[in-house]
Amino acid sequence: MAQLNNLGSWWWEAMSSNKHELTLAISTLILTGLWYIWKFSMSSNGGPPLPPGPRSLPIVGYLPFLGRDLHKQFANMSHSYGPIFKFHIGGRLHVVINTPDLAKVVVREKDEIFANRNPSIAALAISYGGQDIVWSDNNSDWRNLRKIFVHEVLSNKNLEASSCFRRDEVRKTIKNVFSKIRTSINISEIAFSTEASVLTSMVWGNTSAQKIKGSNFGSELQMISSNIVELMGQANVSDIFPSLAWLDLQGVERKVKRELHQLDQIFTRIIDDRIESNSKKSKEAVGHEGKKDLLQILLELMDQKDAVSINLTQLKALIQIWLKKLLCQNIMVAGTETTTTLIEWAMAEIMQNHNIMKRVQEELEEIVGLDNIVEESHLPKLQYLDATIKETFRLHPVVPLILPRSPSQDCMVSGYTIPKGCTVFLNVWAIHRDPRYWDNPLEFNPERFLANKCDFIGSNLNFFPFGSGRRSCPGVPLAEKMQMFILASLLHSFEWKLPEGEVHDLSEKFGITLKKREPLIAVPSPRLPNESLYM
Ligand code: HEM
Repeated sequence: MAQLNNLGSWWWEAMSSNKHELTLAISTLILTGLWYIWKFSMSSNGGPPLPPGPRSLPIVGYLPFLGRDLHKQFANMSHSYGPIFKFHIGGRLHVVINTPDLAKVVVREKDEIFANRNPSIAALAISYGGQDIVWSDNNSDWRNLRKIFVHEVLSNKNLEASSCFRRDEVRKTIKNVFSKIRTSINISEIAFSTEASVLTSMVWGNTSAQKIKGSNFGSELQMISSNIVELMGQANVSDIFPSLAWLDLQGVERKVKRELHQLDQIFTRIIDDRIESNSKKSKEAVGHEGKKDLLQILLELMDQKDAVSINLTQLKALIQIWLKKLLCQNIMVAGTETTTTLIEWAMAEIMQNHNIMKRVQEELEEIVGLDNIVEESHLPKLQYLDATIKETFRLHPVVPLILPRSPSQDCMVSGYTIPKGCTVFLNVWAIHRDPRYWDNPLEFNPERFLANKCDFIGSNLNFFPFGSGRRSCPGVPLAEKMQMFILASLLHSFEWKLPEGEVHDLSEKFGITLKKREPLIAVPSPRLPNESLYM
């Protein structure tokens, strides 16, 4: 998906801005095109066919026909070509799957085969050559990283022990909103800074997090994160015609590396500081409080393995590599952009539907009370809010085409050949709006999730906003807590209105994440009778 966004105009823009390289680029393209034509004519002899799909032009394939909103276009194409179809871009084969039954084949029955990603050039650049959890192939490094992430960083014990970080940050946000009462507030900005502060504390511990926050960290990180996500969603000629990648015609790779360098500088500063400020001290703190930040977890793992045989410089280098691999996208970028996007959509839908707002607030009054503040212990009892969040995920899946999967060998789906190395998209946006699986699918109706207890791990493939199978999102337990906690606190403490003269707008902006096209700006007024509850 990353390489397919906004395809309509990019090609000519890229060419006209780089005239010197145009001749070279076109000759390389023609040769590549001829090679692919030859390759496909050889491979189409015998064996089950490829899935159906539209006719393509020579060399560029289906590229000139792809529009801006690929999730919608793919849903429409499935009406003509069926639940599984293919198209070519340049010489590359893409397959799109649009029904739960076929998604099940990919993420359950053939999960092991479909566990590679096929990262774009931008994704490769941000993940140190595809070495992080998100973009790595299904190999032993990926398994190790994912194991640390799931069993250590996001273990029940660690999540439980870090609840104080979440409470502190959510309280600070409520206080901050209270200080701006009756003024216009950008919902995405407050959600982002809360989420980023929680993740920072979980990763670096409270002490380092305090230092970083003092240095404008939140806004710096939000800027870098959204630049990265934007660049990853941008169409890149280098992805479509790999033989042109060395020219980096649009400069996408260069720009991603620039962002990565900035992230690197921030992380290097903090990691150096933490390692040198005596790891022993934090070990004692761990003993007292039972909570570990990511650095502590890694230091202990190193201790158990090979720390005996390495010196401080080597230890530092090792930890830097691990931290950066884990951090760059996997915690800070993957964790912040996604949760923030969901919170913004949920607030927009709730504000547009007065009855839903009323029911959410009645539930909060009953479970929390107006003379109290929301605590994490209240969250499991907020069933209507939970249903509202699920309904938001259904209509506005944050990652509309999941992340691309790629088979590690030729295989069959629904009687069609899916060749090794092609890119497979699961159109969760289309499945979540398909009238065959959902009554009145375009209506925002949380009630449907009160009756139908869908979970977030994709047990039922009519609803899988976090993916499913071995590459599914490992951040679910943290995302669930954070999105509930932030939304419950904002809706319990304040009434929300649009600024005077503004109208509700739910238009989408397609990319690797499906954002609101226009940011949600809202005006809060206090709901709680006792002002001290805001302090
Ligand atoms: C609203 C919140 C979130 C949504 C909608 C979301 C969605 C997704 C999706 C769709 C995938 C791909 C799944 C697949 O291929 O089957 C994914 C992967 C991933 N997510 Fe999330 N995510 C969210 C929050 C988080 C958080 C909070 C973290 C970390 C703290 C996180 C870390 C990751 C990582 C590391 C992967 C890659 C997993 C792998 O490839 O093995 N996500 N996420």
